[in-house]
Amino acid sequence: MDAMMEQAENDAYLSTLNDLKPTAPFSFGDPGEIKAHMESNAQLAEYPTVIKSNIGAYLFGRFCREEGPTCAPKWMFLEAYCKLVDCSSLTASKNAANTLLNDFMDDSAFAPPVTDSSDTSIYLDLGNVDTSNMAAVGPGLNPINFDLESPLFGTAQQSVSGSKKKGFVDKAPFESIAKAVSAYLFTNHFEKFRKSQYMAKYMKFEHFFANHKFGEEDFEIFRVLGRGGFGLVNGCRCIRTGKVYAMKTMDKRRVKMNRGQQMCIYEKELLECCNSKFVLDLKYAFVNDYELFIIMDVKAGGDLNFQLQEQKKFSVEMTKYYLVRVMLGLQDMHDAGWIYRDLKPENLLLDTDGTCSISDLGLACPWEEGMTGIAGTPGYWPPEMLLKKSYTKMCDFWTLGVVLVEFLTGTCPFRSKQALEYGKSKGEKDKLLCCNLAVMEMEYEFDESMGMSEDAIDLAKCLLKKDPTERIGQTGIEEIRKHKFFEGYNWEAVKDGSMDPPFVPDSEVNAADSDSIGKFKNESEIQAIDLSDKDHAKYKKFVHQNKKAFEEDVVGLLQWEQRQGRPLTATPPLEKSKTCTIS
Ligand SMILES: Nc1ncnc2c1ncn2[C@@H]1O[C@H](COP(=O)(O)OP(=O)(O)OP(=O)(O)O)[C@@H](O)[C@H]1O
Repeated sequence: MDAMMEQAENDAYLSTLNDLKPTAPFSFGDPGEIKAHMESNAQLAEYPTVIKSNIGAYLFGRFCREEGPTCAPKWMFLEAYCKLVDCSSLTASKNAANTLLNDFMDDSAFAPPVTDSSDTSIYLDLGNVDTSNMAAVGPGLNPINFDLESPLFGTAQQSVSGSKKKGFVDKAPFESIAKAVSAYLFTNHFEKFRKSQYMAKYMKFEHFFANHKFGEEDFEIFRVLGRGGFGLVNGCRCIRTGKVYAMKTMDKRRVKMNRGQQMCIYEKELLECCNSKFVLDLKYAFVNDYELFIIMDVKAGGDLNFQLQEQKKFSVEMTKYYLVRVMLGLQDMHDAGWIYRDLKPENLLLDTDGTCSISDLGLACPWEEGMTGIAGTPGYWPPEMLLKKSYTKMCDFWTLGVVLVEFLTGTCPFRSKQALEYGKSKGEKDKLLCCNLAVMEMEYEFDESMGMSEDAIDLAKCLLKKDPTERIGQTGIEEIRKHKFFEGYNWEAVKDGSMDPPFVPDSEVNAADSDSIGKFKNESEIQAIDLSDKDHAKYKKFVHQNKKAFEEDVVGLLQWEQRQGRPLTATPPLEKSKTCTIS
């Protein structure tokens, strides 16, 4: 491809990454059908369902803000409370709880109420909280306007102010207030919302998602980002929401030729069920006559192999950060009953913010007692696999050791000069067999010139134990976490995302150019392969539509439209697509 074309493709991809650019409107279908859909799924229009849905909550929130001061702060309080509930670390909880205190319950909130109402009929008990003692007070005392002397509020107030003195407040004291605030919003404002354009919009999206089968035509394709065993990975954009994703395309004939059907099915299944912040998330999956498609988050920072080549080796700080994220991802997979089997820098993808995620689950599979068979990449295979013994999740901890050494030294220990020389000294000539022999027999020697600390070397040795029953991690990542190498490390901050990644990649394409990614060599051989009905039937369940992802994208779109000053009911004038399609 000529340089100008390449540049045009890169520009189109980068500018789309940084801004939403929907290029097709939502076609919502017949209002009668939408109404019928909502009537036959009555729970969709009920308050708890509406506020649990991302789109519903967003639209109800916008409605509440428009309703003015009796309503808006209450909804904002609930939003802030939900943030507190979502926190997964102590530090994040502290910050969220203090935001609640400072923004909604400042000192004036602890003053006595001006008026006292005994009208309790307006409250509904949505959860298991008894709201019968709650009563509304006049506005102006505290932003959420509740009776500060009622026993319910009083208890919460006491524990809130008690823990405030200690410097930390958790979510428990706020829970009862939140439920009562929610009940208040339902009783006083939901009926009006139901009749508003906001509800109409919510219903349209509900109906759209339930009836739309996502396929290739929903996405525009950008430049190629990488090449996998069965096809290319491209940047793509969902035409209606403008959200950018990565599209992995796998040619069914290439898959058949390489007997990879089960691998592709497993990859989709694990992506679907793993639900880990540290593993790529599946957004959509679909098939056509010749291809399988996986739509996932785009990770535009390049893979860690690419970065390792650029930087030669990683700092201790970077190594710890990446390893911790990998371990948390592995734990989520292991907990779901799967083993990964293909840990290597190339499969760890960086996002533009510097976080990394585990990708390429093509070799992952559900673990079974007595499992054997080689899967993975030369140099990363654990000894038990090469020795044809049965293996367990401990094989992933072997590769964790390999990756630890590779990050800190820049070289994969069993693809190194040391490994090759070991193989040669045993009379082996073939490079791959030399590496395999080193994995099975050689005690890797760490010397000072490698620049690894004593703790790092010790952890590597514990992970690279040839006998998997002696390897660190028997009881899970907790055991590895306690190793001296991680002493004092803030795992919680990595978990909840409050730690700043130690390295942020350039905001460039961070992928090789299209020519280097290259084309498949045996194209004519592939074209000659026939696909039978049985072959197609294997992919009957290769379908996935991630509702949460759809809802997040729609909320992103609605926020974007609002920023552009477009009213909720308007059909946005869409940008003409400037997409480059890969031929
Ligand atoms: N979500 C993504 N965002 C950005 N780039 C990606 C993404 N997924 C994959 N890539 C790029 O595409 C390449 C191939 O993808 P992947 O490793 O998933 O394919 P594969 O067929 O499983 O490959 P392999 O043959 O190495 O097992 C990756 O090395 C990476 O460079």
